[in-house]
Parts: sequence; structure tokens; C-alpha cells
Amino acid sequence: MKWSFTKMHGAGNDFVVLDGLSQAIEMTPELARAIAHRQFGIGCDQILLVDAPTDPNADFRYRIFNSDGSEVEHCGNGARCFVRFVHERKLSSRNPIRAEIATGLITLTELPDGQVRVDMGQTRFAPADLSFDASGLASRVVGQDTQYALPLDNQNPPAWLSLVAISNPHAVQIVDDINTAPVALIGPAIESHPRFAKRVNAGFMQVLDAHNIRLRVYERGAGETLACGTGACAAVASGIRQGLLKSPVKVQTRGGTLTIEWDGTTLQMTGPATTVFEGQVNIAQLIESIPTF
Ligand SMILES: N[C@@H](CCC[C@H](N)C(=O)O)C(=O)O
Repeated sequence: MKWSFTKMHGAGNDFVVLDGLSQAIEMTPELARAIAHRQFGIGCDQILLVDAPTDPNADFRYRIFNSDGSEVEHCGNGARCFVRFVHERKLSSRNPIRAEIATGLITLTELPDGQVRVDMGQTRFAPADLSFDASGLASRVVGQDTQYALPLDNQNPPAWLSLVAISNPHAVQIVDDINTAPVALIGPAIESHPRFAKRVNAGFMQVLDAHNIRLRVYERGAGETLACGTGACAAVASGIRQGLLKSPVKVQTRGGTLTIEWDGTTLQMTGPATTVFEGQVNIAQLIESIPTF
């Protein structure tokens, strides 16, 4: 059984995109891990599975799987690649497109300059919105933002985290220098900290000025990626709430630049979406080739 796929990236955050409309695809965590595997599979940070919507107000539905096989609520860079995929494969010529994701509907528009703009949906900030247990933790208020001191086994002092849900959970901290930020050291410890019942994406933000930041994200279920769209939205929303940033904000990542606009209600992300190549993969062979230890 062979599946056709398209390899894409949004600012270096890379995807295997599958058309579930013309192919019968039953995704499982095992399959997602095999496809995403950097050595034995096609290799990607996330898989996007494009399908028919269940909501009559949507044009399409797409599901998102991290490289560790977990299915997730939202993916900003994936959203832009999804629209490019739908238009390039002529699945629809509509623009904007309404897409159903796990947590509701989002609207996506291809712009004349080739960039894609996504209305990212709602932002939430309460610990419960991220399934975060804040009981007994020290906290501080900066502007409108509440930050929590998360104790970590491998770092002293604790990390001061702003909590933001863009459907998916983000914990953002400010660092002095993005290049020396301990992303690889404490990113995994934050991602899997027992206080985050559903794990979390760990963002590290360096503020350059009110309209420019640098950002690295250790992603839940994927490790550090070259860019994270929802992470960029979360960092900007927390920076604006702290009084450090003003919309619009350019977010420099290691894979490219995203522009985030947030007026306290509407959250817009604009950035690139690139097709790299198309191919076919033999799924049975792929699964068999993955080592079991
Ligand atoms: N890279 C994505 C986010 C993908 C999901 C994330 N790892 C999670 O588990 O929530 C983006 O561009 O937003």
C-alpha cells in the first residue's frame, strides 16, 4: 500500500502532508512516529492529515500529529502549509478557507505576496486552560500577566513562566540572549513537568524592542523546532500583556520570521509556507523497517 505525500515547511518547521480525501488513511501513533522518523521514515516535526469536515461551516478538516505520535489541537506553521497544499493540489480555489481543527474553526487566507495569514482563534491564560496545577507555587503579576515559578530538577532558580493556550498549551519565559538560552537543558524538563497534565510547549523569548522578538521553542512531542507558529502567538500575547510588546510584532525564529498581530481579542499570524517535494511511501515496508529497541 503506497500513500502519496507532500513534504512542506513553514519557516523551517517541517511537515508531511497527507491527502485523506483521495486516500483511505487510518492514522495511528505508531504510523505517525514511523512517517516522522528522521532516519527510517520521511522525517518531519508534524504530520498533517487533510480530510472532509464534520462541521458544515468548514471547507476542510485537518488533523495534526507530533513526531512522537501524539495528536494535538493546533499548529500555526502547519495551518499555513495546509492552505498552500489545498490550493496547489487544486482541492479548492476558495480564499479564504475555513478549516476545522480539533478545537473549532479557523480562517486562513493566501495573500498576493505568497504569504499566508491565519486567524488563529482564541487565547486563554488561566492555569486550568493548560491543565496546569499551580497550587502552592510562587507567582508574580507583571502588567496583566501572571507568572508562576516552576521548580526544575536541573536548574536553580526556578523558571518564571507565563501561561498561554492557543488551543494548545504554551509556557513562555523571557531570556537575555536567545543563543545561550538553556533550551536543550530545561526545555524537556518543562515540557514533561508533572504539573502540566497534558505536557506543554516551552518557549524562550528575547525581547529586542516593542515590535521585535527572537524566539526558540522546545515543542511538546517534537523537541526544539526551527519555528513554532502557536509558540510565536503565545510569546507575543504574553509580551503584550506584560507591557513589553506592541502589536504588530515580528518574531525571528531560527527558520524565518513570522508577524503576529493581537488586539486582545483577534490573533493573526502571517508567514511563509513552502512545498519542498512530493513522493510516495510504502507504509507496510516503512513500519517493518523501524527498529524495535
Ligand atoms: N509547530 C507547531 C505546533 C505543533 C504542536 C505542538 N508541538 C503541540 O504539541 O502543541 C506550530 O507551528 O504551532
